[in-house]
Amino acid sequence: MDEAAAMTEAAKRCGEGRGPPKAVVRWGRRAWELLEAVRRRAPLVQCITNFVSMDLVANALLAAGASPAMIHSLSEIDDFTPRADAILINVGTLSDGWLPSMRAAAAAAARAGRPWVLDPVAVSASDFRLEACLSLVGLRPAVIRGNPSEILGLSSACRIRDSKGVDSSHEPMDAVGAAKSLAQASGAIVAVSGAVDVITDGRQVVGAHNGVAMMQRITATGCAVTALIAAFVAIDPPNALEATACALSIFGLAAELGMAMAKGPASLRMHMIDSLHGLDEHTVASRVNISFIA
Ligand SMILES: Nc1ncnc2c1ncn2[C@@H]1O[C@H](COP(=O)(O)OP(=O)(O)O)[C@@H](O)[C@H]1O
Ligand SMILES: Cc1ncsc1CCOP(=O)(O)O
Ligand SMILES: [Mg+2]
Repeated sequence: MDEAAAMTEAAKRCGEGRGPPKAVVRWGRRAWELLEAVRRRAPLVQCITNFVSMDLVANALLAAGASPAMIHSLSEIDDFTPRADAILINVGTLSDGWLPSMRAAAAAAARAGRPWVLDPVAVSASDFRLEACLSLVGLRPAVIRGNPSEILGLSSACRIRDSKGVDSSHEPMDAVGAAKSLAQASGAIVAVSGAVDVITDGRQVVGAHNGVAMMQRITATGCAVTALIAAFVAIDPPNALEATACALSIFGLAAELGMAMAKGPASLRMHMIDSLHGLDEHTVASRVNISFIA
């Protein structure tokens, strides 16, 4: 659905009185405004993230124009976290030693009025991981982004049996209800990634339609897009729903452009970073594909 159709759809829904009026968002223009601001302001994003993802997370943030810092020591949280513009907490390679830092960073972010985002990687893998993620949700992330199985597990606060490690065994539309409940309970914007990313504040539901399936064959693409969400939310914290949807679409658009040059997942990883770095206003404004779903 192109932008004009999306706006017509949103306006029609308002006219039909289906729920409270939804903002009519010019998504392509909004996405460009946010990306341009990230390039101009270079938000400092503290990344407490897993070992697997550190390279792609840092390089995706740099390609978008943000400034990553992989600082996770408990001894540095009080000095550093208040200086960050946003904080990423990703539990991919969680261990006893890292959890105090994560909790301290989330609390320091709240005290400093900085947005922080949570990536609950493989939340159903263990009771330890589930309990850690639930305690982090209690520290009020601005955004939670996970794959459908992760959001289903976190929202239900129980380990879903058919979860498969870090990969999802469900589709985004399986997790829309769970995402809305989690958003209502936590106060966070919740994003469920997949073929169509679903983003909700617990009331409105937005779909981000950009991306290519091969992104799932590259490890840490989910981690990287959660970091990009942090950078975009740092630009406009009060409008975290829009910032989250735009970050997801921009990342997916970079992969669409990269796919045209790639021969497989390794070269897609390279080309999507280059494409993210080179995005221009016309491409973003014309190809970002976001719409209200409900
Ligand atoms: N089938 C798909 N088509 C297009 N984009 C996809 C698809 N699956 C995942 N993505 C994109 O790949 C990235 C990683 O998503 P996902 O694999 O769901 O997360 P995770 O890596 O945390 O499991 C996201 O930006 C998402 O939008
Ligand atoms: C494979 C793996 N194991 C622990 S973290 C990680 C990377 C997960 O990255 P993503 O959630 O983006 O696929
Ligand atoms: Mg993930």
